[in-house]
Amino acid sequence: MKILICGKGGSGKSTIAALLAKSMAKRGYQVLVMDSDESNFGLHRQLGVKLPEGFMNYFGGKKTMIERMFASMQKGEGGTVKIFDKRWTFSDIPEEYLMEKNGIKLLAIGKIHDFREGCACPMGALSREFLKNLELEDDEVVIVDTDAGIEHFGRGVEDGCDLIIAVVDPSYESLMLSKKINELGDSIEKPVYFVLNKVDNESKRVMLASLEKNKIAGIIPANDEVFKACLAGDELDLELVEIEELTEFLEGVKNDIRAK
Ligand SMILES: Nc1ncnc2c1ncn2[C@@H]1O[C@H](COP(=O)(O)OP(=O)(O)OP(=O)(O)O)[C@@H](O)[C@H]1O
Repeated sequence: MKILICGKGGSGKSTIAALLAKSMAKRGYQVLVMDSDESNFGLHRQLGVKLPEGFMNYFGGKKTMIERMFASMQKGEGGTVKIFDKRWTFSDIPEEYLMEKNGIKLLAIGKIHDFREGCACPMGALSREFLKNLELEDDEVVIVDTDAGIEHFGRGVEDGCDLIIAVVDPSYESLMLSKKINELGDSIEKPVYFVLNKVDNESKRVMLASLEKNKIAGIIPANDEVFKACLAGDELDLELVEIEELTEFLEGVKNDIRAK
């Protein structure tokens, strides 16, 4: 199953991705976390590993990809670039682009490192094509951490995923964005679920009143240990009952998808 995690900036996408990856790995899944957020440098720390070399470099780097995209536009092919010649499995991913710990592999598409190095469109194209081309065994899970907002929908990254999780924090902007994500998910026939994050009782009540109940996959409270670990840049080495409940919910969704 390929799970894409999105939401407003700072809502907790990387935190939920890391905690979910750890929970799924403990249950015996082979987990690949795909970091497609070109501007957040926290996810690898939350997983307790170093940032791997950007996968974009395997395909010649960002500059090469931009040139190929321009060439395709000039030929009237809409900027689409054929990146993969065959279907890939986990074992096709070159090891030098992975960091691994406790059954979790981290793949980073690439980061913005330098002033004026160009836009993140090639990262979006590679993320989209990689997800579409990747074939999974039943015990394999991909968790995609995306950049803030909905630009990745514009780049079609969701095309290759099985379900979308919108992380919603207690703010009006986040609630509004989650509705837009829901609409976008509907338009491409991908199931969208909400994970309410950083909530207390009062914010939970307000948020539940404005979201579709049957789409709530999990409710994660504001947690002091999570906050402190994130602030220190430490690994998120803690088990939360609410994350276990989220994992169980997603296992149910996985079984439903498989049964179809
Ligand atoms: N459940 C939680 N309890 C307490 N603090 C949290 C929780 N989830 C996230 N945070 C806090 O929110 C901050 C932002 O989280 P995170 O980096 O996961 O968000 P993000 O949506 O991935 O951010 P970005 O949009 O920059 O990629 C964390 O550094 C942490 O301080």
